[in-house]
Amino acid sequence: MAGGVGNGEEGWRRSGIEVSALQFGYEGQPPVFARFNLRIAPGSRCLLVGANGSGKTTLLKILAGKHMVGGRDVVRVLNGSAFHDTQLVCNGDLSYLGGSWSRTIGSAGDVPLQGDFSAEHMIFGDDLSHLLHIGFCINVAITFVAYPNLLGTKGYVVVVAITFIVFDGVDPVRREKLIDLLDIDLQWRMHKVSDGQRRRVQICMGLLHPYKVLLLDEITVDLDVVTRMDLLDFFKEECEQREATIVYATHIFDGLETWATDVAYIQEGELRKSAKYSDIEELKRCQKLAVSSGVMAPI
Ligand SMILES: Nc1ncnc2c1ncn2[C@@H]1O[C@H](COP(=O)(O)OP(=O)(O)OP(=O)(O)O)[C@@H](O)[C@H]1O
Repeated sequence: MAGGVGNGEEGWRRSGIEVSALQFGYEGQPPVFARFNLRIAPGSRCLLVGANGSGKTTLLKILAGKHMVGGRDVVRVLNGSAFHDTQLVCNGDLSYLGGSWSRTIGSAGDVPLQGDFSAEHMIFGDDLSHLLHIGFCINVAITFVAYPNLLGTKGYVVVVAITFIVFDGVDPVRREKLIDLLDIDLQWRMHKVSDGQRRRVQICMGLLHPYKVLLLDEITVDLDVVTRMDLLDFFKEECEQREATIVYATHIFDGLETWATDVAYIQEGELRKSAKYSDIEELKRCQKLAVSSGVMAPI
């Protein structure tokens, strides 16, 4: 799936996804992938399709660095090794959103999220960072009142924005946009919300950092139609504006007719077909295969 949005071979290597001769199997099980190859160009929105058990989740987890495979060159993401270069995940460049309600916490890995937390706590973090934000804003406000000409209005806004970002690494404008987009009530208690509401908080947390590669495993399945479409629009905007790359495994194709740029069809651990949405003939062949094997409705 080479090609894509404004990328030469060099740019592609820097920010795309490349899987070369991947071999992987779960302990004591036959291999899921025997010699699997895949290339996804930066800026792509790639649909990953295939029957139950074909290896989609396994592949996304491998791309997310959750399984160790071969050497450093087997799975390259953003010019790094997905498994070995842990900073890819830690700095938010590589984000994986899967089925389980968990949070990746440094070297502790995926920690299940349970207990009586508020949505606000999940999204904003602990009270201390909240208090630091408030304290800093009061300080800046006092400075602004005492020395109104020191920074000017624009300078004031810039300082507040930068400080928010430096304090917890999250852009407050992006966070507000996501809370609004996903229609999240910050007072929700996470042990008392519906599956769809819990999923919205999970998605919000996973998108707080402006990822470069986003791996989505059936995450829109619990969402109502309006939220799902809003989210798909948001993803499209992110790919077009920032050249982010999205790989989205799903069995639900409603509304994806014009969304995807690429489709990759996996069958029994092999890439049977891949096509660009602009390559109509190849795409039709790819879809035909997926439709004929019952994993995909005609799109
Ligand atoms: N933790 C595990 N241990 C052992 N085998 C596993 C494990 N997870 C998945 N498998 C096996 O690996 C194969 C691929 O599973 P995977 O979950 O990647 O498929 P999938 O395409 O995501 O399926 P679905 O569409 O149902 O989500 C299956 O045969 C499955 O039984």
